[in-house]
Amino acid sequence: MPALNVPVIDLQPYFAGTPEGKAAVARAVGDACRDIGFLVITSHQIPAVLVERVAKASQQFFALPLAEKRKVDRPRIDAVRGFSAVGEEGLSYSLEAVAPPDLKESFSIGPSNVPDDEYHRGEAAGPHFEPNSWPEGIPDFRAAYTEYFDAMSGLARSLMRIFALALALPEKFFDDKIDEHISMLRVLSYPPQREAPLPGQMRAGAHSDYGSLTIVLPDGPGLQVFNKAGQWVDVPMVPGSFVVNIADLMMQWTNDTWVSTLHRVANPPLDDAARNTRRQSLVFFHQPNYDAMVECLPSCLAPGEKPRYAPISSGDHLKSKFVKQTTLGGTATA
Ligand SMILES: O=C(O)CCC(=O)C(=O)O
Ligand SMILES: [Fe+2]
Repeated sequence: MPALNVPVIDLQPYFAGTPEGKAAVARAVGDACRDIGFLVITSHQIPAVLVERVAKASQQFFALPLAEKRKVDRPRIDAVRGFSAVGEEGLSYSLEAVAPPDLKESFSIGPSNVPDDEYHRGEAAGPHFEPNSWPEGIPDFRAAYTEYFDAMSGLARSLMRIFALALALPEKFFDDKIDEHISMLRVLSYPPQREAPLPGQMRAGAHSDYGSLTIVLPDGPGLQVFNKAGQWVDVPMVPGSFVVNIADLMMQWTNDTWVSTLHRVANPPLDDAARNTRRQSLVFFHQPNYDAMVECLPSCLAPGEKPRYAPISSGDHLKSKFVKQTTLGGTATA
Protein backbone atom coordinates (compact mmCIF):
# COMPACT_ATOMS: atom_id res chain seq x y z
CA MET A 1 0.00 0.00 0.00
CA PRO A 2 1.59 3.32 -0.99
CA ALA A 3 1.82 6.15 1.52
CA LEU A 4 -1.15 8.48 1.01
CA ASN A 5 0.24 11.54 2.79
CA VAL A 6 3.27 13.70 2.17
CA PRO A 7 6.10 12.58 4.52
CA VAL A 8 8.43 14.92 6.40
CA ILE A 9 12.06 13.82 5.96
CA ASP A 10 15.02 15.13 7.98
CA LEU A 11 18.08 15.43 5.71
CA GLN A 12 20.50 15.75 8.62
CA PRO A 13 21.77 12.14 8.44
CA TYR A 14 22.55 12.64 4.74
CA PHE A 15 24.59 15.78 5.36
CA ALA A 16 26.31 14.14 8.37
CA GLY A 17 27.77 11.85 5.73
CA THR A 18 27.88 8.37 7.25
CA PRO A 19 27.03 5.57 4.80
CA GLU A 20 24.18 4.41 7.08
CA GLY A 21 22.75 7.92 7.40
CA LYS A 22 22.90 8.51 3.67
CA ALA A 23 21.30 5.16 2.94
CA ALA A 24 18.47 5.79 5.41
CA VAL A 25 17.65 9.20 3.91
CA ALA A 26 17.85 7.80 0.38
CA ARG A 27 15.44 5.02 1.33
CA ALA A 28 12.88 7.43 2.80
CA VAL A 29 13.17 9.83 -0.15
CA GLY A 30 12.91 6.99 -2.70
CA ASP A 31 9.75 5.67 -1.00
CA ALA A 32 8.20 9.17 -1.09
CA CYS A 33 9.07 9.64 -4.78
CA ARG A 34 7.53 6.28 -5.65
CA ASP A 35 4.41 6.61 -3.51
CA ILE A 36 3.31 10.24 -3.72
CA GLY A 37 6.01 12.23 -5.55
CA PHE A 38 6.13 14.84 -2.76
CA LEU A 39 8.10 15.24 0.45
CA VAL A 40 8.77 17.93 3.01
CA ILE A 41 12.44 18.35 3.93
CA THR A 42 14.02 19.71 7.12
CA SER A 43 17.73 20.30 7.99
CA HIS A 44 18.30 21.44 4.41
CA GLN A 45 21.12 23.90 5.25
CA ILE A 46 19.53 26.94 3.55
CA PRO A 47 19.91 29.97 5.86
CA ALA A 48 16.62 31.45 7.08
CA VAL A 49 17.96 34.98 6.56
CA LEU A 50 18.37 34.37 2.84
CA VAL A 51 14.79 33.11 2.59
CA GLU A 52 13.59 36.20 4.44
CA ARG A 53 15.48 38.52 2.11
CA VAL A 54 13.86 37.01 -0.99
CA ALA A 55 10.44 36.99 0.65
CA LYS A 56 10.76 40.63 1.66
CA ALA A 57 12.12 41.87 -1.69
CA SER A 58 9.28 40.00 -3.38
CA GLN A 59 6.62 41.56 -1.15
CA GLN A 60 8.01 44.97 -2.06
CA PHE A 61 7.92 44.14 -5.76
CA PHE A 62 4.37 42.79 -5.82
CA ALA A 63 3.15 45.80 -3.84
CA LEU A 64 4.23 48.10 -6.71
CA PRO A 65 1.57 49.55 -9.03
CA LEU A 66 0.80 47.30 -12.02
CA ALA A 67 2.34 49.75 -14.50
CA GLU A 68 5.62 49.57 -12.60
CA LYS A 69 5.60 45.76 -12.62
CA ARG A 70 4.78 45.77 -16.32
CA LYS A 71 8.14 47.44 -16.97
CA VAL A 72 9.72 44.03 -16.41
CA ASP A 73 7.04 42.06 -18.27
CA ARG A 74 7.81 38.58 -19.54
CA PRO A 75 9.35 39.10 -22.99
CA ARG A 76 8.08 36.03 -24.87
CA ILE A 77 6.12 32.91 -24.26
CA ASP A 78 9.17 30.65 -24.33
CA ALA A 79 11.29 32.99 -22.19
CA VAL A 80 10.12 32.67 -18.62
CA ARG A 81 11.66 35.84 -17.25
CA GLY A 82 10.21 38.80 -15.42
CA PHE A 83 6.64 39.57 -14.48
CA SER A 84 3.35 37.86 -15.35
CA ALA A 85 0.13 39.49 -14.18
CA VAL A 86 -2.97 37.89 -12.64
CA GLY A 87 -5.09 36.27 -15.31
CA GLU A 88 -2.29 35.68 -17.80
CA GLU A 89 -1.61 32.06 -16.98
CA GLY A 90 -3.45 28.89 -16.18
CA LEU A 91 -1.46 25.91 -15.00
CA SER A 92 -4.17 23.44 -15.87
CA TYR A 93 -3.88 24.51 -19.53
CA SER A 94 -0.99 22.08 -19.67
CA LEU A 95 -3.44 19.25 -18.98
CA GLU A 96 -5.48 20.15 -22.05
CA ALA A 97 -8.39 21.26 -19.91
CA VAL A 98 -9.73 24.74 -20.46
CA ALA A 99 -10.19 26.46 -17.13
CA PRO A 100 -10.31 30.11 -16.04
CA PRO A 101 -6.85 31.63 -15.44
CA ASP A 102 -5.05 31.22 -12.14
CA LEU A 103 -5.43 33.87 -9.44
CA LYS A 104 -1.74 34.63 -9.15
CA GLU A 105 1.02 36.87 -10.41
CA SER A 106 4.69 35.98 -10.63
CA PHE A 107 8.24 37.09 -11.17
CA SER A 108 10.79 34.69 -12.69
CA ILE A 109 14.52 34.48 -13.25
CA GLY A 110 16.87 31.95 -14.81
CA PRO A 111 20.62 31.47 -14.42
CA SER A 112 22.77 34.61 -13.90
CA ASN A 113 26.42 35.25 -14.79
CA VAL A 114 26.08 33.20 -17.94
CA PRO A 115 29.36 32.91 -19.93
CA ASP A 116 29.37 34.47 -23.39
CA ASP A 117 30.30 31.33 -25.28
CA GLU A 118 28.80 29.11 -27.93
CA TYR A 119 27.27 26.63 -25.45
CA HIS A 120 25.31 29.34 -23.67
CA ARG A 121 24.66 31.80 -26.49
CA GLY A 122 24.63 29.65 -29.64
CA GLU A 123 21.54 28.41 -31.44
CA ALA A 124 21.40 25.14 -29.48
CA ALA A 125 20.97 27.11 -26.25
CA GLY A 126 17.56 28.35 -27.45
CA PRO A 127 15.87 30.56 -24.83
CA HIS A 128 17.44 28.72 -21.88
CA PHE A 129 19.98 31.38 -20.96
CA GLU A 130 17.83 34.37 -21.80
CA PRO A 131 19.03 37.38 -19.76
CA ASN A 132 17.12 38.27 -16.62
CA SER A 133 15.31 41.54 -16.18
CA TRP A 134 15.36 43.35 -12.85
CA PRO A 135 12.96 45.85 -11.31
CA GLU A 136 14.43 49.14 -10.19
CA GLY A 137 14.14 50.73 -6.78
CA ILE A 138 14.22 47.64 -4.53
CA PRO A 139 17.81 47.67 -3.26
CA ASP A 140 18.30 44.01 -2.29
CA PHE A 141 16.12 42.45 -5.00
CA ARG A 142 18.75 41.35 -7.48
CA ALA A 143 21.28 40.17 -4.89
CA ALA A 144 18.68 38.25 -2.90
CA TYR A 145 17.25 36.54 -5.98
CA THR A 146 20.61 35.52 -7.44
CA GLU A 147 21.90 34.25 -4.09
CA TYR A 148 18.71 32.29 -3.54
CA PHE A 149 18.93 30.82 -7.06
CA ASP A 150 22.47 29.65 -6.30
CA ALA A 151 21.47 28.23 -2.91
CA MET A 152 18.62 26.31 -4.55
CA SER A 153 21.00 25.00 -7.22
CA GLY A 154 23.17 23.57 -4.44
CA LEU A 155 20.22 22.03 -2.61
CA ALA A 156 18.91 20.55 -5.87
CA ARG A 157 22.30 18.96 -6.47
CA SER A 158 22.19 17.37 -3.01
CA LEU A 159 18.68 16.13 -3.69
CA MET A 160 19.76 14.68 -7.05
CA ARG A 161 22.60 12.89 -5.21
CA ILE A 162 20.09 11.47 -2.76
CA PHE A 163 17.92 10.46 -5.74
CA ALA A 164 20.93 8.71 -7.31
CA LEU A 165 21.48 6.68 -4.14
CA ALA A 166 17.76 5.89 -3.95
CA LEU A 167 17.92 4.63 -7.55
CA ALA A 168 20.95 2.39 -6.86
CA LEU A 169 23.21 4.63 -8.98
CA PRO A 170 26.60 6.11 -8.03
CA GLU A 171 25.96 9.11 -5.78
CA LYS A 172 27.32 11.62 -8.33
CA PHE A 173 25.58 10.07 -11.34
CA PHE A 174 23.54 13.21 -12.08
CA ASP A 175 26.31 15.75 -11.32
CA ASP A 176 27.54 16.23 -14.90
CA LYS A 177 23.94 16.36 -16.19
CA ILE A 178 23.02 19.33 -14.00
CA ASP A 179 26.21 21.41 -13.92
CA GLU A 180 24.79 23.82 -16.53
CA HIS A 181 21.20 23.45 -15.39
CA ILE A 182 18.50 25.62 -16.97
CA SER A 183 16.35 25.99 -13.87
CA MET A 184 13.92 28.76 -13.07
CA LEU A 185 13.17 30.61 -9.87
CA ARG A 186 9.66 31.93 -9.79
CA VAL A 187 8.08 33.82 -6.95
CA LEU A 188 4.32 33.60 -6.91
CA SER A 189 2.01 36.11 -5.33
CA TYR A 190 -1.59 35.12 -4.77
CA PRO A 191 -3.57 38.29 -4.02
CA PRO A 192 -6.32 38.42 -1.40
CA GLN A 193 -9.58 37.06 -2.81
CA ARG A 194 -12.16 39.67 -1.95
CA GLU A 195 -14.46 38.46 -4.73
CA ALA A 196 -15.57 34.88 -5.22
CA PRO A 197 -13.51 33.05 -7.86
CA LEU A 198 -15.14 31.94 -11.13
CA PRO A 199 -16.38 28.34 -11.25
CA GLY A 200 -13.29 26.14 -11.50
CA GLN A 201 -10.92 29.02 -10.83
CA MET A 202 -8.13 28.46 -8.31
CA ARG A 203 -5.01 30.10 -7.00
CA ALA A 204 -3.19 27.51 -9.15
CA GLY A 205 -5.12 24.90 -11.12
CA ALA A 206 -4.24 21.19 -11.03
CA HIS A 207 -1.00 20.43 -12.87
CA SER A 208 2.25 18.54 -12.65
CA ASP A 209 5.61 20.29 -12.99
CA TYR A 210 7.90 19.78 -15.97
CA GLY A 211 11.48 19.23 -14.94
CA SER A 212 13.54 17.08 -12.59
CA LEU A 213 12.38 18.43 -9.24
CA THR A 214 10.76 21.49 -7.70
CA ILE A 215 11.61 23.09 -4.35
CA VAL A 216 8.73 25.15 -2.94
CA LEU A 217 8.54 27.46 0.03
CA PRO A 218 4.93 28.49 0.65
CA ASP A 219 4.15 31.04 3.35
CA GLY A 220 0.74 29.62 4.09
CA PRO A 221 -1.60 26.68 3.46
CA GLY A 222 -3.32 25.83 0.18
CA LEU A 223 -0.95 23.42 -1.60
CA GLN A 224 -2.70 20.10 -2.18
CA VAL A 225 -1.55 16.86 -3.76
CA PHE A 226 -3.58 14.18 -5.57
CA ASN A 227 -2.58 10.88 -3.97
CA LYS A 228 -2.78 7.33 -5.34
CA ALA A 229 -6.14 6.81 -3.62
CA GLY A 230 -7.57 9.69 -5.67
CA GLN A 231 -7.84 12.12 -2.74
CA TRP A 232 -6.58 15.71 -2.53
CA VAL A 233 -4.39 15.89 0.58
CA ASP A 234 -2.86 19.01 2.16
CA VAL A 235 0.90 19.32 2.18
CA PRO A 236 1.94 19.67 5.85
CA MET A 237 3.13 23.14 6.85
CA VAL A 238 6.36 22.63 8.83
CA PRO A 239 8.22 25.78 9.95
CA GLY A 240 11.67 26.08 8.37
CA SER A 241 11.06 23.32 5.83
CA PHE A 242 10.83 23.14 2.05
CA VAL A 243 8.35 21.16 -0.01
CA VAL A 244 10.02 19.06 -2.72
CA ASN A 245 8.29 17.31 -5.58
CA ILE A 246 9.59 15.39 -8.50
CA ALA A 247 8.38 16.47 -11.91
CA ASP A 248 7.59 15.03 -15.35
CA LEU A 249 11.16 14.68 -16.60
CA MET A 250 12.19 12.67 -13.52
CA MET A 251 9.15 10.43 -13.90
CA GLN A 252 10.21 9.73 -17.48
CA TRP A 253 13.85 9.19 -16.45
CA THR A 254 12.71 6.56 -13.94
CA ASN A 255 10.47 4.85 -16.50
CA ASP A 256 7.42 5.85 -14.40
CA THR A 257 8.79 4.14 -11.28
CA TRP A 258 8.55 7.53 -9.57
CA VAL A 259 5.51 9.74 -9.91
CA SER A 260 5.14 13.36 -10.97
CA THR A 261 1.98 14.08 -9.07
CA LEU A 262 -0.91 16.44 -9.80
CA HIS A 263 -1.08 19.31 -7.36
CA ARG A 264 -2.92 22.61 -7.02
CA VAL A 265 -3.20 25.66 -4.80
CA ALA A 266 -6.71 25.81 -3.39
CA ASN A 267 -8.60 29.06 -2.79
CA PRO A 268 -8.70 30.32 0.80
CA PRO A 269 -11.78 29.46 2.85
CA LEU A 270 -14.69 31.87 2.60
CA ASP A 271 -14.21 33.56 5.96
CA ASP A 272 -13.14 37.19 5.90
CA ALA A 273 -9.75 36.77 7.53
CA ALA A 274 -8.63 34.09 5.09
CA ARG A 275 -9.99 35.92 2.07
CA ASN A 276 -7.95 38.97 2.95
CA THR A 277 -4.76 36.98 3.13
CA ARG A 278 -2.20 37.25 0.39
CA ARG A 279 -0.15 34.11 -0.22
CA GLN A 280 3.42 34.08 -1.47
CA SER A 281 5.56 31.13 -2.46
CA LEU A 282 9.13 30.82 -3.68
CA VAL A 283 9.32 28.09 -6.30
CA PHE A 284 12.53 26.71 -7.82
CA PHE A 285 11.95 24.54 -10.91
CA HIS A 286 15.06 22.46 -11.44
CA GLN A 287 15.80 21.43 -15.03
CA PRO A 288 18.98 19.57 -16.11
CA ASN A 289 21.46 20.87 -18.75
CA TYR A 290 19.67 21.36 -22.06
CA ASP A 291 21.82 18.66 -23.69
CA ALA A 292 21.53 16.10 -20.86
CA MET A 293 19.93 12.95 -22.23
CA VAL A 294 16.97 11.55 -20.38
CA GLU A 295 16.88 7.83 -21.02
CA CYS A 296 15.55 5.04 -18.84
CA LEU A 297 17.87 4.61 -15.85
CA PRO A 298 19.35 1.10 -15.63
CA SER A 299 17.90 0.38 -12.19
CA CYS A 300 14.39 1.28 -13.38
CA LEU A 301 14.11 -1.54 -15.89
CA ALA A 302 13.09 -5.00 -14.72
CA PRO A 303 14.63 -7.92 -16.66
CA GLY A 304 12.77 -8.41 -19.95
CA GLU A 305 11.06 -5.01 -19.71
CA LYS A 306 11.38 -2.31 -22.38
CA PRO A 307 11.79 1.43 -21.71
CA ARG A 308 8.48 3.27 -22.06
CA TYR A 309 9.98 6.39 -23.67
CA ALA A 310 12.51 7.16 -26.39
CA PRO A 311 15.58 9.06 -25.18
CA ILE A 312 15.13 12.84 -25.25
CA SER A 313 17.29 15.79 -24.22
CA SER A 314 16.25 17.93 -21.27
CA GLY A 315 15.93 20.96 -23.59
CA ASP A 316 13.65 19.14 -26.04
CA HIS A 317 11.57 17.74 -23.18
CA LEU A 318 11.00 21.24 -21.84
CA LYS A 319 10.24 22.57 -25.31
CA SER A 320 7.59 19.90 -25.83
CA LYS A 321 5.76 21.21 -22.77
CA PHE A 322 5.76 24.78 -24.10
CA VAL A 323 4.58 23.70 -27.54
CA LYS A 324 1.69 21.84 -25.96
CA GLN A 325 0.69 24.94 -24.05
CA THR A 326 0.87 27.39 -26.91
CA THR A 327 -1.28 25.19 -29.14
CA LEU A 328 -3.91 25.36 -26.42
CA GLY A 329 -3.76 29.11 -26.23
CA GLY A 330 -2.47 29.14 -22.69
CA THR A 331 0.88 30.37 -21.50
CA ALA A 332 3.57 28.11 -20.22
CA THR A 333 4.51 28.28 -16.61
CA ALA A 334 5.68 25.49 -14.37
O1 LIG B 1 2.45 28.11 -4.66
C1 LIG B 1 2.62 26.91 -4.41
O2 LIG B 1 2.57 26.47 -3.26
C2 LIG B 1 2.91 25.92 -5.52
C3 LIG B 1 2.82 26.48 -6.91
C4 LIG B 1 3.04 25.45 -7.98
O3 LIG B 1 2.74 24.30 -7.83
C5 LIG B 1 3.67 25.84 -9.27
O4 LIG B 1 3.81 27.05 -9.54
O5 LIG B 1 4.05 24.95 -10.04
FE1 LIG C 1 3.59 23.07 -9.42
